Amino acid sequence: MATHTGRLTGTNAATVAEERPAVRIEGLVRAFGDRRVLDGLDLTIRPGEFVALLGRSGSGKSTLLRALAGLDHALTGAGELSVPDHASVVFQDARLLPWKRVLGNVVLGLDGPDAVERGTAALAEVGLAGRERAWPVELSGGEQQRVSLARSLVREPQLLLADEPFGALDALTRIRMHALLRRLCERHRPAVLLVTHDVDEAIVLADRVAVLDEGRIAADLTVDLPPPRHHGDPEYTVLRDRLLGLLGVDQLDQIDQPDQTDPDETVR
Ligand SMILES: Nc1ncnc2c1ncn2[C@@H]1O[C@H](COP(=O)(O)OP(=O)(O)OP(=O)(O)O)[C@@H](O)[C@H]1O
Repeated sequence: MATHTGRLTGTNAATVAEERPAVRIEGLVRAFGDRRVLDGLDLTIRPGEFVALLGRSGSGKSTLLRALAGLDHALTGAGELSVPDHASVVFQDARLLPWKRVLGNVVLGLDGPDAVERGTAALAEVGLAGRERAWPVELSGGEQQRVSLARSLVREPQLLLADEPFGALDALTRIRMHALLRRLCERHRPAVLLVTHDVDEAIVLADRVAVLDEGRIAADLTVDLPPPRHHGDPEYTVLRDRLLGLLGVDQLDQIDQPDQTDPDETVR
């Protein structure tokens, strides 16, 4: 098989996007010095498919996302990378321009006479109708992240890349944001790659959960659970335990737990 060097290929024609995967990665290598963080990684995401990416800290999740977003300007390793022309990125921090009002942030760089109308509609979609003229500093963390989602979705991306977008939010806000993201994705149908540390977030949101380990996708599991997905469902628990196992959490548990076969160690 021929390999290309960090090649980015556009697939902007809608008809082509229907037939081809939205994202295709083959044999991707990214090294920092001697260390191959991505080591022959393969991954495919279909149009409209939601893939969550789990992996231990330092396994290369953000490195992969940056490569897909075109933010890795030093990407020179082997491999093939094909992404749509219209991709959008959401980070853990909303990265709003503090000197621009909320609507100004959403429509920044948008062309066309209807930009303000589209931006206003996008803000309404994320539950921020009426806050167009607020300054970013006047918004809560969750509200700022809603603006960041509106800024992405108003561009109707074929691919939405999200790097722990809810990692800095409190648990209740995160649950609300999960519901919002699901609604938005059902409506706009971008392909999604969500990097997260949160196994539950991955199961609740994704069609597939991929686990990155040793520079490759070590597991790629389809989440075939009907909504609402919740802990009470035995299949949910099975999948959760399996993912935690792949992330090495079961091994940690064994270290933390006393050895029940040793009477001296047994907790009474
Ligand atoms: N620009 C860089 N220069 C050198 N090493 C880097 C660079 N960027 C990332 N790395 C290294 O690559 C490895 C993977 O980093 P990356 O941020 O992709 O991991 P991650 O899976 O996203 O981690 P976390 O879950 O902790 O955010 C780490 O060991 C990191 O130190």
